[in-house]
Amino acid sequence: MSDREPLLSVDGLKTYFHTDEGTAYAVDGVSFDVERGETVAIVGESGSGKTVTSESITKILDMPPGEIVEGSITFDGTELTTKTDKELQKIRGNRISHIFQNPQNGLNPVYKVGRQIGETLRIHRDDLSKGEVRKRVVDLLDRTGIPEASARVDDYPHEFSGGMKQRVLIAMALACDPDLLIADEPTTALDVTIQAQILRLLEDIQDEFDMSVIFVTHDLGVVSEIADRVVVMYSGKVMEAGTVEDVFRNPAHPYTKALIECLPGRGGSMNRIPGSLPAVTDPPEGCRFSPRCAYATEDCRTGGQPAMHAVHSETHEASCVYYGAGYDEAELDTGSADETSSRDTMADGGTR
Ligand SMILES: Nc1ncnc2c1ncn2[C@@H]1O[C@H](COP(=O)(O)OP(=O)(O)OP(=O)(O)O)[C@@H](O)[C@H]1O
Ligand code: NI
Repeated sequence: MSDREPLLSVDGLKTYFHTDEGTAYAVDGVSFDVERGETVAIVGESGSGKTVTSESITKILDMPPGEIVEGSITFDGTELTTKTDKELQKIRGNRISHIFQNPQNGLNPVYKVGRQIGETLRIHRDDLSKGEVRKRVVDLLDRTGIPEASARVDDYPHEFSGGMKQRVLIAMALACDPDLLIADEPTTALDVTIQAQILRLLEDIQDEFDMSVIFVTHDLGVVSEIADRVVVMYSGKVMEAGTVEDVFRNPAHPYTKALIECLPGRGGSMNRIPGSLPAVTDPPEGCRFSPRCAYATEDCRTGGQPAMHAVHSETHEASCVYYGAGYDEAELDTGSADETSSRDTMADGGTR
């Protein structure tokens, strides 16, 4: 594979759940790339489909009820969506690993942590001797900032604090030197000082291990610290994507603008976006954000999700009609919905 190819390419991914309440359109046509060595943050409010997107990559979702109904996921040149579970087992924990929000659930209380980390190595690296595995486990614990690693390998999970458990899980995820680490809200369950330490650790190990990272979070605040690029999701769709600089300096989609407004210290009057996500089983027509968008016009409420339009730079795009032909994006900066909705015969103040 040429190094110019993205490491991961998600293209038109649709992952639905077949439930008693009907089909849940959790991920509904999501595309993004992850370059080698890059950190991509997937952000969006709770329920927007971030976890389902990231868990579709290695198919660690419950299937059924989940199903990848459309789209492709290419990793290092190979299609993942058509792989069998057995084939994916060779990739999971080896070339692609996950870390999750709650470190409690990731460790088995009855086994020593060293053994649990070593297990991953024994599965994927059967060429290593027992001694080599132990040496590598100590080294991993040491590199993830566990003091006195050579003594701690023989401790049980309950002997570790929450932050230290997360370090153990990070060590486990790194054991086989993965190309891609998927971190889903890895700091949310930890207290604030520990959160900062874990974020710093993730940054350091990314350089050291030269891997790509997908960082899933609903907290836009941490994104600017850790990510190179941001994918903003809403209701199973990508609203905007760009470099951290693009998205923070020049947010394009009204949804992203609203999210940034909500950040503490941004001077926004609100700390939540008014309204709530549409039902996952009954998404609105047109732009998924249109029912909550103060700028929504008739065009926004009909058809499908608007195409991704380029915004100012090659690296920046948004799924919003205001960046397409016949619209003036400057209208999004007026701060008043009334002017913009004058063209809209169905203007209803953005609610419905
Ligand atoms: N097993 C399942 N069965 C039915 N619906 C599901 C299932 N798993 C997820 N969903 C639905 O898919 C949608 C997207 O969920 P997802 O967990 O990806 O959101 P998220 O963006 O990760 O949110 P959060 O920030 O709360 O973690 C939600 O509406 C959720 O209810
Ligand atoms: Ni999630």
